[in-house]
Amino acid sequence: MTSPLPERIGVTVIGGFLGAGKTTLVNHLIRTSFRRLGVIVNEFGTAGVDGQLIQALTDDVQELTAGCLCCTGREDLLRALVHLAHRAHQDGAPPNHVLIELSGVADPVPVLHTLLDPMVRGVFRLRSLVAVADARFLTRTLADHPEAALQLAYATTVVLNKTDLVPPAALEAAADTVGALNPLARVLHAEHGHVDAPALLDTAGFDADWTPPPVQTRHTPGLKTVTLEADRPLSARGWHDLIGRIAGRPGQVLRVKGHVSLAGQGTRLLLHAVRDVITVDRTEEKQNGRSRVVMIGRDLDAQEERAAFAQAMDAPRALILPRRAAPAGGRGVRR
Ligand SMILES: Nc1nc2c(ncn2[C@@H]2O[C@H](COP(=O)(O)OP(=O)(O)OP(=O)(O)O)[C@@H](O)[C@H]2O)c(=O)[nH]1
Repeated sequence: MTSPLPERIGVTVIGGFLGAGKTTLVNHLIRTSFRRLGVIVNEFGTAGVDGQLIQALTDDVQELTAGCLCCTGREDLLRALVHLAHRAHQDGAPPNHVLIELSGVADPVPVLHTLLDPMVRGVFRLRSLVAVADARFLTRTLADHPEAALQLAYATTVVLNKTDLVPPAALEAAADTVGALNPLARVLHAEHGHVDAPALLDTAGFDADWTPPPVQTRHTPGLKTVTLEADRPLSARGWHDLIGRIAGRPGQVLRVKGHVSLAGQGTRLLLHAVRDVITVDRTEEKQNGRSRVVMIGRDLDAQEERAAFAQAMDAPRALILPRRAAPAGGRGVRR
C-alpha cells in the first residue's frame, strides 16, 4: 500500500510599497493565525531589520538581504524554501504555511514564476498574492514609483492599511483607486495589519492553470539604501538633527528603520519613518550604545548621510521621551 502524498505547504506572498505595513501584517498573522508559519523576508537594505522584528515572534525566519528578490534571481528564494522544507524534516513539525514578505520595491511577478515552477509546486502551493497599501500615501506613491502599481495590479488581495491615518472620504478615494487598478482584487481595510488571519491565508487566489505574465521589472530610478551604524549613543541634539534630516526630505528619504541608542535612555529605541510619518518606540532591549539604521531613498549620498550621522554622536545631553515600552513593530508615538 502506498502512503498518501503529504499535504503541500501553502504560500502567501506579501508585497506592497516601502513602509506600507508588510512586517506589521506578518507579525499580526504570526500572532493570530494559530498555525506554524515559516517566514521568508526579503529586504532592499542590507541590514536585516525586518528579520529581527519578526524573529522575536518565530524561529522559522529566512532572511534574504542580498537585494530585491525580483532582481537577484530565483536561487536565493529556492534555497530558503528548501531550507524551510528540510527543517520540517529535521524536527518533524513542518510549517503548514509560508509567508514570503517581499521588499518594498519588489515586482512580485518573478517571485510568482519561481513559485509556479513544477518542482516547487510539488511541495508548495501558492495560495495568494497580497499587496499592502498605505491608505495615506497611496496616490503619491502610485504617481512616483512604477513598482507600486505593479504590486497592486497583480494582487489577489489588497490590504488597505493605516486606515487610522485618513478621514473616511480619503479612504473611500483610496479604495476607488485600488479598484480602478485591479477590479478583481479583494480589498480589506486594516489598521496595523489587523485582518482576519484564516480568511487571508486560506483564500486560494490563483487558479491551478494560472500563468504569470512575462516580466519587465521597472524600479524607481536612483533608489539607494544606506546603512548607518554607530557604537556609541547619539546625543539629544544629534537625534533632533537626524529626525530633522528625515522629516525635511519626504520626497527623497522614503523609508527609515532601525534601532537607536540614545544618550540618557535606559533602553534602545525603534525608529520608523515612512516619508515624514515618524514613530519612535521604546524596546525592551537594554541600551548598549549601538545603533543601526537603514535609510532608503532617491539619490542618497552615503558619505554625506554617514558624516551627518557621525555628528549625531557629539555633545551628550539627555532627551526626555515617552515612558511607554512597545513591542517591536508596535504602534508608535507620532511626532
Ligand atoms: N498609524 C499606523 N501606523 C502603521 C500601521 N501599520 C503599520 N504602521 C507603522 O508603519 C511603519 C512601517 O510599518 P512596517 O510594517 O515596517 O512596513 P513595511 O511595509 O514592512 O516596511 P518596509 O519593509 O520597509 O517596506 C511602522 O512604524 C509601523 O508601526 C497602521 O495601520 N497605522
